[in-house]
Amino acid sequence: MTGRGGGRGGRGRDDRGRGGGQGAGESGGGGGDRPVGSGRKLHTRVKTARGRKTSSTRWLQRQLNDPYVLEARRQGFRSRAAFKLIELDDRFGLLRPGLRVVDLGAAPGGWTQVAVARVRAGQPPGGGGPRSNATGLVVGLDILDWEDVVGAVCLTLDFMDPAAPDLLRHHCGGPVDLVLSDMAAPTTGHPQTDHLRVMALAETAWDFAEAVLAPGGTFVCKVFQGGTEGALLTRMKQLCASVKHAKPPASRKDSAEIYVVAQGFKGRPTDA
Ligand SMILES: C[S@@+](CC[C@H](N)C(=O)[O-])C[C@H]1O[C@@H](n2cnc3c(N)ncnc32)[C@H](O)[C@@H]1O
Repeated sequence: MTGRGGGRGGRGRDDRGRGGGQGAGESGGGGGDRPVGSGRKLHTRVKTARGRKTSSTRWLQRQLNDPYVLEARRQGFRSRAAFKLIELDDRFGLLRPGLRVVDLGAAPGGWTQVAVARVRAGQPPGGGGPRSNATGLVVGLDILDWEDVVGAVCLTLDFMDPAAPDLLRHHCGGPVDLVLSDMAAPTTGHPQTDHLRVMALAETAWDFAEAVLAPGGTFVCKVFQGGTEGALLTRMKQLCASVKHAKPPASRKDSAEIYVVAQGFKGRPTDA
């Protein structure tokens, strides 16, 4: 396990604004002035190369023609996934300056970039009213080694490790307002197995959220089509004012992923 990153102090670079600004291109759009993919489309065909598998050629072709990939590069986001959080935030109002956020399954860091910019993590108090001045906190975690996002605390750790929740809580230093989980285990091609794996991650993420969320807090988690099920959904509905499922436009239509958004956390019954 490694714990790195800028934490609340940040590290020099000004990431203010809605975008990421840490990769190629400029930040500042956070979704841009126009919907992604509304511009002129030029289709790029990839010639099959010797030694390249058909599946790799298909993947490359899809990447080269995906407006979200192009826009992520233009705005300096590390992943097209950044737009899923932007779209969820624009619909559900998840992020604002001063909030404390945990981002599970954060690599390569697109969601972390969006969260840092929108909660103003690691930034000194700026101009504007007291709310827009506030400095937030973002703690991101992934099992993979990933490059620091300036302004965030970036951890490399298996979330399923029994030590992970306590370590995260230590870095948060208190209750958090928003727990995000975009965690996904590598797919096996066997739908039932993939579903079970993603649901195991979702259940563990929810257990963590129950323990750390402040009253009024929000939990956002990737699940698979069919949604959050059975006991987990019942528990969320008991403990949150509103539980909805959403598939943001940036989520590929052929992907089974959707997101559960549970808002208005009421606290655990024993807390009352
Ligand atoms: C779809 S990606 C996340 C993309 C990210 N939200 C972004 O915007 O760049 C899913 C991530 O979940 C991570 N993951 C899967 N299982 C995990 C675990 N047990 N602990 C921590 N991270 C995990 C994977 O390593 C992967 O980076």
